[in-house]
Amino acid sequence: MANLPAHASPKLAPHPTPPTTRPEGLFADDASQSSSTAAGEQTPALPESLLSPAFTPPATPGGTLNLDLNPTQILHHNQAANLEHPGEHAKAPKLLQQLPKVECIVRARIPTTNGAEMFLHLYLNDMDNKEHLAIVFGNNIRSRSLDRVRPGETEMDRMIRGAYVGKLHPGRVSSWVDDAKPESQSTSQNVEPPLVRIHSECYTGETAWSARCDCGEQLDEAARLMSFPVEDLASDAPPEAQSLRSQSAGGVIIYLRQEGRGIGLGEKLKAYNLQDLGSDTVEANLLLRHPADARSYGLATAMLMDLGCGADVNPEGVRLLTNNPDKVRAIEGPNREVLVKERVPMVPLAWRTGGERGIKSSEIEGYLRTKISKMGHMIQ
Ligand SMILES: Nc1nc2c(ncn2[C@@H]2O[C@H](COP(=O)(O)OP(=O)(O)OP(=O)(O)O)[C@@H](O)[C@H]2O)c(=O)[nH]1
Repeated sequence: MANLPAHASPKLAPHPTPPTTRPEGLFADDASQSSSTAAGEQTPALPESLLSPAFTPPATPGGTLNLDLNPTQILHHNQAANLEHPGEHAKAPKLLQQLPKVECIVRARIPTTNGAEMFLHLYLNDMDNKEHLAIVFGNNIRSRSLDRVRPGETEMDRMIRGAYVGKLHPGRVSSWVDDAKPESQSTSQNVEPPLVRIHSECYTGETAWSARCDCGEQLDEAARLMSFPVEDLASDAPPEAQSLRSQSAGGVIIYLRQEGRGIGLGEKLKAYNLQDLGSDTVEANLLLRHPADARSYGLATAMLMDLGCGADVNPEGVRLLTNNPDKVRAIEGPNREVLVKERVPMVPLAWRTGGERGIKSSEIEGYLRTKISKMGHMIQ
């Protein structure tokens, strides 16, 4: 016990680090983007180019509708405005001219309920105060910012923040050498380009069992495709999964905290009420004076680069699991920092199984119909 570092002492309380606080020194080299607050704290200023439409929701607590007009009039009004100013409510995500800075501050192994293991990576960035995540399957994908040596840190510090190779076990002392299993690192020869999914947060679909959308199903399916080699796939696995080789390079789900296509949960719930009043998903957003899609993907591009999936070290590119054509271009970044070699479609389970499995609801049919007819999704 005498050799343990001070922070291993049970007498010491854990560091009081609120989850969204950036560690001291993070992005410190970016003095040009910082501004001082009255309290003297350094707060990175947001360059104009990084502002996504998600930063400008209407600040009208209690309702955003113009109550002088009824919803149908507002919809017509918005549609007319759209024609006058094309692009104002465009569904296409805003392409950032400059990528945000990201840093992975902690990673941990998560054994999952289906038997596969993944590594959850938590990121901070200089664009918002949210904890965006990367869910990494396989041993070949590592975060460069996590692995970087921090001044003054001990081996225990490194292992606690997840910057180790191999596996942790009681008594391990080196973050660099897994003495229990020296050759545990898998080779990366003959591997397919990694599967990537850029997933936007959906509390209702992923946690609250909502059958209005297929977000929960898509998250599960992405994890399943990245977890197992093709030999272990179920007999009803979709054709696209059959092309995955057992030498899979693993995969990454970038989990972005842009709930409700970037408008936030509260506004999405209002949109649900408008949908029950007869609007489709796009119309409901417009009625609430939001863009049809308020997301941006610069953070995802930056996180993929940090994970070694960028064109600088991975000229083979990635295979992107999506039906959304706008995402492909957006993920590639302003200067094609990430190459999308292939788009892998995500066909709803109900369509693949003739309705035997998957989501059954009248709402999901309208949701998918609107995605195809108004948002250009290619569900095939
Ligand atoms: N505003 C709004 N957002 C929704 C609604 N239903 C789901 N979402 C959000 O939509 C996001 C998922 O995006 P989708 O448009 O379903 O799919 P996508 O990410 O564009 O495309 P895929 O990669 O093919 O899944 C999540 O953030 C959900 O919270 C809705 O009715 N209104």
